[in-house]
Amino acid sequence: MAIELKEVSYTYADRTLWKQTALHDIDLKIPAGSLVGIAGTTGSGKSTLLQLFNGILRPSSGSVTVLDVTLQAGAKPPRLLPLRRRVGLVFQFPEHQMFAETVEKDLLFGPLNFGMDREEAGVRIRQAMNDMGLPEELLARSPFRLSGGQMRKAAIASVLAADPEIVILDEPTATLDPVSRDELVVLLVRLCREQGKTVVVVTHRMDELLPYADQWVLLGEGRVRYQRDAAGLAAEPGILTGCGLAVPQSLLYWRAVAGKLGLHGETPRLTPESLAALIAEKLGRNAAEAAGSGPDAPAGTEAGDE
Ligand SMILES: Nc1ncnc2c1ncn2[C@@H]1O[C@H](COP(=O)(O)OP(=O)(O)OP(=O)(O)O)[C@@H](O)[C@H]1O
Repeated sequence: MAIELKEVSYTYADRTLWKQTALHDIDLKIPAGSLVGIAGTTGSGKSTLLQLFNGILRPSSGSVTVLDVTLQAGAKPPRLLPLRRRVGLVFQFPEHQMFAETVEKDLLFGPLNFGMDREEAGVRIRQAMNDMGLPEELLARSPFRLSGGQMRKAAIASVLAADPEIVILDEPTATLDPVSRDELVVLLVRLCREQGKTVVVVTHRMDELLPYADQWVLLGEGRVRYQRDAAGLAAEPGILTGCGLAVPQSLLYWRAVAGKLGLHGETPRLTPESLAALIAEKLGRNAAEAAGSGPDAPAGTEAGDE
């Protein structure tokens, strides 16, 4: 497992006696090399959960194991720097992440801090800028003079530059234009499928990731309410509405087509192309069957026999 939580609760406490338990009794396993989406209504605990995954927060009770490091409530914490190198977290608000005078210094900070030499770090930050579709000229600019979308892309690039094994992103497509959103999803799928990284994404836009995510973790009021793949969500869309979430359009289309064609047990086709291909295939087959030459046609009937 890349990430495993056992009976984890997390309570925020400040100097007044005010306390807020954001997560309750979480049991969760995220397999290495998987692409996992996390969804839930506002305040359900998504960002808190992500911060437990790289040790920014430590559990108030229970244990969090990430790769080979365990954070146990009440126990002496292990050294976290090696874990931070292996687990990259892109924050919900990029302005909380960027801090240096220039984009270049910001992007170099992680790789150099984690022990990469300057030359390799220079190559990696340029590769990460390129992966995020950002021109190199922006390296000289202050991160706070970038547009909202550019700043978010730079924040993602700064995490990718350190080449983490686990990439965690909190609402990464917010403030991106539609083309950049699609490009980012393609990049995340590539990181997972081609480079074997574990990718965990909190998103309000389930449709973007639905065709690619291996699992969805649905949070409600600080608890894991359900963990399902797309087929599980297609079979029981009511669990989404029960968690206060809209049923993604692609699932609605799939259910409508599957209902008409009697395909409820099949793997959902969640991209327009795969759904169109399936409809074309079924229509072709049905047309052939109607003409009497389909695979189930009774013996002796030929196309055109009436
Ligand atoms: N620093 C903090 N101090 C106290 N309470 C906090 C703090 N951060 C979050 N909370 C509380 O913890 C709960 C979960 O918050 P969290 O930000 O994890 O939810 P979320 O699902 O990410 O929400 P959103 O979708 O709005 O980002 C909320 O009730 C929130 O008010």
